Amino acid sequence: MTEKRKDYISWDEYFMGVAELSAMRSKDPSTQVGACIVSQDNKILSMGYNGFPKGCSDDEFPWGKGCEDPYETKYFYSTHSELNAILNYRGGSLEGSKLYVTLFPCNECAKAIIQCGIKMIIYADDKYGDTPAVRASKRMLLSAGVELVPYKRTGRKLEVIV
Ligand SMILES: Nc1ccn([C@H]2C[C@H](O)[C@@H](COP(=O)(O)O)O2)c(=O)n1
Ligand SMILES: [Zn+2]
Repeated sequence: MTEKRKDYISWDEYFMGVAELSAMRSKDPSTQVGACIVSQDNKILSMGYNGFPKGCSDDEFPWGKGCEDPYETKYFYSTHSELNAILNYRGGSLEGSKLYVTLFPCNECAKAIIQCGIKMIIYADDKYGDTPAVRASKRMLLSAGVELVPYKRTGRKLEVIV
């Protein structure tokens, strides 16, 4: 009997891979973030990446971060990948779902994550973990009973030729 392939990717590699691929759509020159929301039975429900809202041109709004005037920085305009993934969802409810994200969510996204019923966050990076925004995020998420799981990279290189 012919046996099944053995080197297929795991569920975690699959969903984090989709989040990484989504991040590649971001136009942010410094940090690209991707998110993938998955049901309890491992169906992909939604995806997102950081960028400006519909109608706000990638070529006209500012991508800078160092400018003294916040009006001229990206922070006032970019929607985070996690919020985009939540807002992109066209089904009924996200209650009980899992979020795969390439960077730990901020406090604003944490509020949306809690309120839409996501119960587990699998995150690949936490480079802003010491900032008040991420500390506040963790405070809220833990208080709301959301499970926080650091993603363990397997080191497998996934190559896609498009
Ligand atoms: N969990 C996160 C954290 C950040 N983002 C977005 C917001 C910005 O577009 C960018 C961060 O830029 P930086 O301050 O590193 O230049 O990443 C996100 O979507 N999700
Ligand atoms: Zn955020």
